[in-house]
Amino acid sequence: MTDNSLPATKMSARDVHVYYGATHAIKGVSIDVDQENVTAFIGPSGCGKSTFLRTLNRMNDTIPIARVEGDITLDGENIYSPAMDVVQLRARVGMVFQKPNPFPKSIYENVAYGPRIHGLAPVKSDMDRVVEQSLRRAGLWEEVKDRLHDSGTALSGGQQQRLCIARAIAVDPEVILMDEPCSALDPIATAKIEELIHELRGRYAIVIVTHNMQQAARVSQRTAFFHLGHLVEYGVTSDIFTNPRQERTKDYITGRYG
Ligand SMILES: Nc1ncnc2c1ncn2[C@@H]1O[C@H](COP(=O)(O)OP(=O)(O)OP(=O)(O)O)[C@@H](O)[C@H]1O
Repeated sequence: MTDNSLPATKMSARDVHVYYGATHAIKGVSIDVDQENVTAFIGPSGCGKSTFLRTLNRMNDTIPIARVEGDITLDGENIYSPAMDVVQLRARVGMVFQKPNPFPKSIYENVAYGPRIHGLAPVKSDMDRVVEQSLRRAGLWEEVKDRLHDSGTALSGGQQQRLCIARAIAVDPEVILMDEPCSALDPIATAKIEELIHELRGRYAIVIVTHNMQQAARVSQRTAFFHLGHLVEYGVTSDIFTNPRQERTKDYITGRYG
């Protein structure tokens, strides 16, 4: 895929609004998320990046006062349709959170949990293969292969985050949403996650929320700049950082506010 050809759209949002009670947190956002590219959401604190990210796999459903309006599709299918199975949706559109949150179970069980509840690997040998493949894809296998039955919570923060990525990968998702996945990690663990994002690009559509503009520039090919609930500008990452069209984007990336 070259940057000149039109990339395939994996998810589309049209005129999305999100309310928390009377707070209007997302105001008419429309965006296409590509299959082939990593998309970064940037913007100052409270601008709605995480809120919008959560609309993409209906995580806002878990917040009682949250209300979502507008259309969001996955491969053309409306994810807010009553016919959509939300458990299935969250397997197809996986999520990795700010703070690594492994289950208090073994490394093996952390990865096996999702495939087991989705009935993806009924035979033990199949499950062993899924666990190994997921840990390999998450760049963790070599570090944990001899201690698969140790607790996931005993790993370092960076390893825990890669375990959470392996857990998301294990159910064979199509999209992976990452909400500031490196904010609790040191620079070396952060570099490993960024490297991993490069390796996973193409296999999964990836959307990452980040506070760190250098990180957005390093890992993404598309960047969306949010401000006060609006999507101000969306485009090729290098253009957003070197030649933004909107004054508000320019002010943000040059550090005038944030
Ligand atoms: N669970 C919630 N209940 C009520 N209001 C919320 C909730 N979550 C977010 N908000 C509000 O919605 C707006 C957008 O918040 P959101 O966390 O999406 O922004 P953000 O850009 O991700 O911020 P940050 O970078 O600080 O994480 C803010 O005004 C916030 O206070």
